[in-house]
Amino acid sequence: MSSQEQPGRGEAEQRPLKEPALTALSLHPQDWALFLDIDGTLLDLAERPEEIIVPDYLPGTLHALSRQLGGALALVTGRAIEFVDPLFAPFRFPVAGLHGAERRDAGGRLRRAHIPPAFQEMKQIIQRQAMAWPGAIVEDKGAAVAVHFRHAPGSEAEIGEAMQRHLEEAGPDWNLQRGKMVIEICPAHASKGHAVEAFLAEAPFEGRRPITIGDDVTDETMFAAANRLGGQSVRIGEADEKTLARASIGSPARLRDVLGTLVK
Ligand SMILES: O=P(O)(O)OC[C@H]1O[C@H](O[C@H]2O[C@H](CO)[C@@H](O)[C@H](O)[C@H]2O)[C@H](O)[C@@H](O)[C@@H]1O
Repeated sequence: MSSQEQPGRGEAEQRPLKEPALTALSLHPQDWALFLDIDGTLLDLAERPEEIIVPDYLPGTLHALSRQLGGALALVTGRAIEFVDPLFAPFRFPVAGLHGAERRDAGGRLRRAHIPPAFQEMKQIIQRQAMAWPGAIVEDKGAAVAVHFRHAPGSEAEIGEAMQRHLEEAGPDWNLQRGKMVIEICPAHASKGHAVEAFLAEAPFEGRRPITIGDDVTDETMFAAANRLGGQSVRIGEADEKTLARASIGSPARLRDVLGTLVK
């Protein structure tokens, strides 16, 4: 899950890497907190969830940036926290996983989501159902379960209907969350926006303005939080009138280049 890709090579090397949304952070790092989504934002999307590639330099870049920000850098992701840590080893960052349903703060305190027995049973049923959806991938994330249809596009509607039925049986504590070629059931009480607010209530994030960077519908709640709190919201990809993000950066590679230039 790592590669030898070098930062600052190619197109980005020939152009100054000035991104208005992040200029303020480089000038006054003590005023800002950085919240980063992972898939499609820090990392390029891959064909399968386990095939993502982490460029070798990236953990070090994030660690250096975190130090500049006095530790006020957190990862906010749909992944489970236990999946995230090995990606950025040897560093461990504050992280919100499962779209905010679990969170490890800057002091290392972990709040996990409860997994009721009925949810365990539901995940097993979904695993069995998926045999009827060739190419679909079921990702068991503990207190959430995702069905990826990137390689089963013809089964999208059927998967969606099955997940909707499971949601209705599971009750109001659960939510149906759509993402890029994926649909999942996760705890209803959580959102990435709430996770950002929870970090901002604690040291070393407290008193800073948030910069939230993401690429997907689940990132919209943290864009809304950043906008409300006088921060910056940045969407990776093409500008899109449906997003609440007020700025955009073209691709994960471009974002990695920009983050690299912010490290002093
Ligand atoms: O909040 P994120 O960090 O962006 O995580 C969102 C989901 O990312 C993963 O799925 C997505 O990325 C895969 C690998 O690039 C891709 O194959 C898939 O189609 C995407 O939906 C992850 O597997 C999910 O658990 C996350 O919720």
